[in-house]
Order: sequence, then structure tokens, then C-alpha cells
Amino acid sequence: MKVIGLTGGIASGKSTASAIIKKFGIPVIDADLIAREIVDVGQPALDEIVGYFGKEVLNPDGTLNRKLLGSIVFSDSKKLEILNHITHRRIIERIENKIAMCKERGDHPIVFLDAALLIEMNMRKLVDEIWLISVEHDIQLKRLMKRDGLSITEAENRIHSQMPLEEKKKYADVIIDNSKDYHHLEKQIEGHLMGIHS
Ligand SMILES: CC(C)(COP(=O)(O)OP(=O)(O)OC[C@H]1O[C@@H](n2cnc3c(N)ncnc32)[C@H](O)[C@@H]1O)[C@@H](O)C(=O)NCCC(=O)NCCS
Ligand SMILES: Nc1ncnc2c1ncn2[C@@H]1O[C@H](COP(=O)(O)OP(=O)(O)OP(=O)(O)O)[C@@H](O)[C@H]1O
Repeated sequence: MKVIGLTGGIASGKSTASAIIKKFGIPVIDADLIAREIVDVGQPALDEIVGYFGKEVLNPDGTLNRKLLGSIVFSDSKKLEILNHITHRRIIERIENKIAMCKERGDHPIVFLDAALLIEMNMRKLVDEIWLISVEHDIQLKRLMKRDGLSITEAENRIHSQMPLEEKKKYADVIIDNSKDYHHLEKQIEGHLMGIHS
């Protein structure tokens, strides 16, 4: 089984690309979804987050107030480092388990791993190749501001909390440009998927 890492900056279009890939019946492991599971109520990572950031980061029902925690960590790199320290090893462990389960089942020749921080989190060793979703900075900024209702400063902070795109390109086997419309993205992905099968 081949594991393909799908990466790119925040709001570059990884989820949009994943949805296209899934239409071909190819499974996609979603790192953002796993990152949510490990901070569910009762999980040790949530207790550690509350231990450091305080009860203020919880909603009245005890779940994590993601919007609030995001506004704290993406404007303070030291605090982001602490959140990463609490969450990343647990996310990696779950991803490793999921990949192992897919390999054991053996019912799919290809599995994708959608992870914005694939390179930053040293997960390159988990994948056989890397596909990078690339997007022009101004378009990324506009899409991020619109999708998440962020100010320009908040959006820039989030983009800059990740490895610059030009740096990520050095690790990519395939670069997909998502600066144009949806159809343009879809055509490129289809082309690369056909390339694997042939
Ligand atoms: C800070 C949190 C609570 C904000 O939650 P929110 O629901 O607003 O965003 P969500 O989790 O959907 O992430 C959206 C995007 O933000 C970017 N992002 C998330 N975490 C990080 C991080 N630690 N560093 C840089 N960028 C990040 C990614 O591009 C991600 O796709 C949340 O992102 C979090 O817990 N992050 C730490 C875990 C992590 O690193 N997740 C990413 C795994 S690839
Ligand atoms: N080609 C496109 N044309 C127009 N809008 C797009 C295109 N691709 C993605 N978008 C929009 O841009 C936003 C970001 O895309 P998406 O959510 O897929 O990014 P992502 O890389 O998964 O983000 P994150 O890193 O936050 O998980 C979404 O609102 C999406 O609908």
C-alpha cells in the first residue's frame, strides 16, 4: 500500500482536494480530525491544555473553546509551541495507528494523509511521497479571512505560524496549484491520480 501525504499551508485547499480524492474511492486520513479527537472531553491532552492555559479555554459544556485557544496561540509563538508539545506526539501516534490499520486491512492500494503540518511535525517518514497544494499568498489570505472570519492580521499570523510555502516546495514530489478555480484544481488532481495508476 502506498501512502501519499497531502500538505500545504492553511486554507491552501487540502480539504477541497481531499474531497476530490475521496470521489475516486481513495481513503483520506484527516490530521485535523485526529487533532480534534485527542482533545475530546476526558482525553489527557485536554486536561494538560487546561492545566497550562486555564479553565478559560473551555466552553460552558466542558469542550475546548477552539476559537479562543486559536486566538491565543496564533498570536504568541511560545504558547503555540506549548500547545504543539501537548498535542503533536498524540496526533502522530494516532496517525501511525491508522496507517497500520489500513495496511493490515490491505483493501486499498493508495491512502492519502491530509496534514497541514506534515513536514513541520516530521511525518515525512510515514509517507511514500508528498503532494503539495500551492496557492498564491494573496489568494490564500483572502480565502482564509473569508472562511474563518479573520482580520488580515489574524490571518497573516496563522499563515506565518507555518513553514513558508517556498520551503515546503523542497520536500514535494508533486506540486498542485490552487490559485485558480475549482475545476483547475480537480483536473490537476485527476491527472496525477491517473499517473499513479498507469
Ligand atoms: C489551535 C486550535 C485549537 C484552533 O482550532 P480551529 O478549530 O480554529 O482550527 P483547526 O484545528 O480546524 O485547524 C485549521 C488549520 O489551522 C492550521 N493549524 C492548526 N494547528 C496548527 C499549529 N499548531 N501550527 C500551525 N498551524 C496550525 C492548519 O492549517 C489547520 O488545518 C487547533 O488548531 C489545535 O488544537 N492545533 C494544535 C494541533 C495541531 O497542530 N493540529 C494540526 C495537525 S496537522
Ligand atoms: N480553487 C478554489 N477556488 C475558490 N475557493 C476555493 C478553492 N479551493 C478552496 N477554496 C476555498 O478556500 C477555503 C480554504 O480551502 P480548504 O478548507 O480546502 O483549505 P485547507 O487547506 O483544507 O485549510 P486548513 O489548513 O485550514 O485545513 C475554503 O473556503 C474553500 O472552499
